[in-house]
Amino acid sequence: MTAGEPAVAVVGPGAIGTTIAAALHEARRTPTICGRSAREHLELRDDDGAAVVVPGPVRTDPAEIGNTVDLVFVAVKSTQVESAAPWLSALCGPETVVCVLQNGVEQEELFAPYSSGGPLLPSVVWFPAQREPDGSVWLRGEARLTLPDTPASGVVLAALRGTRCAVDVARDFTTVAWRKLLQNAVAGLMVLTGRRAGMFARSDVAELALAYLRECLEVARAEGASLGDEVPQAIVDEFRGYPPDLSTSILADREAGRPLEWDSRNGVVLRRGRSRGIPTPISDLVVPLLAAAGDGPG
Ligand SMILES: NC(=O)C1=CN([C@@H]2O[C@H](COP(=O)(O)OP(=O)(O)OC[C@H]3O[C@@H](n4cnc5c(N)ncnc54)[C@H](OP(=O)(O)O)[C@@H]3O)[C@@H](O)[C@H]2O)C=CC1
Ligand SMILES: CC(C)(CO)C(=O)C(=O)O
Repeated sequence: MTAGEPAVAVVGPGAIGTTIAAALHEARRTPTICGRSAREHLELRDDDGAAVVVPGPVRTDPAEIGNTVDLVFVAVKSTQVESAAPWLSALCGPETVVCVLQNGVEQEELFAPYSSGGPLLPSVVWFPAQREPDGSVWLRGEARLTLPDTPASGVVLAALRGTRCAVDVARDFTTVAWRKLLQNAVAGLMVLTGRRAGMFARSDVAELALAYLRECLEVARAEGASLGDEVPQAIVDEFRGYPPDLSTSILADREAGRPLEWDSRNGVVLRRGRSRGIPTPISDLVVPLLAAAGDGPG
């Protein structure tokens, strides 16, 4: 970090956290890295094979954090928020901006119990990144975030200015967040098959995906998202256009036997649909199967 630059920390140095830490490091704004597994450094690779090594070490004990910071990026899974809370207590003062790099539309509710009083910024994370067996992260697209149009977003814009991670702000963040949620919800079908994006080339899967997305769209609109009738087909087309081996973070968790973000990515549609009296027959089938795949028993 250069003098005068804001002090930044990244909590959760996995696929997304490593990408953001690397973007900051390339701009000489190396963050404090806080994780669960001790490591000497992080490594990001992009499609060109170029590697960025972010010096660590990854800190694993919140009690060793001496100072609060100006900005914390939190990139743990929605299932890991409670366990990551001690990092927030250690890193956040009353003015620290916490930017949540997670999928879902409920970041604010999820993090509210752990607030130190500073602004909490949800985000939409657009890029795919995957953890590789050697511990490096493969960034498989252009890094880009969308934030709500609030004063606190300026802190994130400044921290990531001139880096490989583009940031835009949306006046209608609700719409953007639900658009992304629809993409994530349908990606949940990949967990049920154990297959990657190539599976959407099947016409029966594309039809199911379309029907599921139309259901999600109705709930999204009831929640205030201004999304047009064309969105479900556009999302199916996006999945059909991806490299067939492109995965999704929830499938990576399934393959690794880790807990799944089924509630924040799929359960939310069922819950919100029920509370508004909207029938969700596909969610009624998909959500219990994802929940059982993630949480068992059995
Ligand atoms: N990967 C992707 O392409 C995308 C992911 N997202 C979303 O971004 C969020 C992060 O996903 P992703 O980066 O893939 O997840 P990862 O599993 O790759 O990363 C999570 C990181 O958090 C660490 N962690 C777990 N618990 C704690 C804790 N208590 N304290 C500190 N660190 C902890 C994990 O440690 P350990 O190394 O020990 O597991 C891991 O390094 C999710 O909400 C996901 O849905 C959004 C868009 C794309
Ligand atoms: C890859 C992407 C962007 C779409 O599913 C994602 O959000 C994830 O993997 O969680």
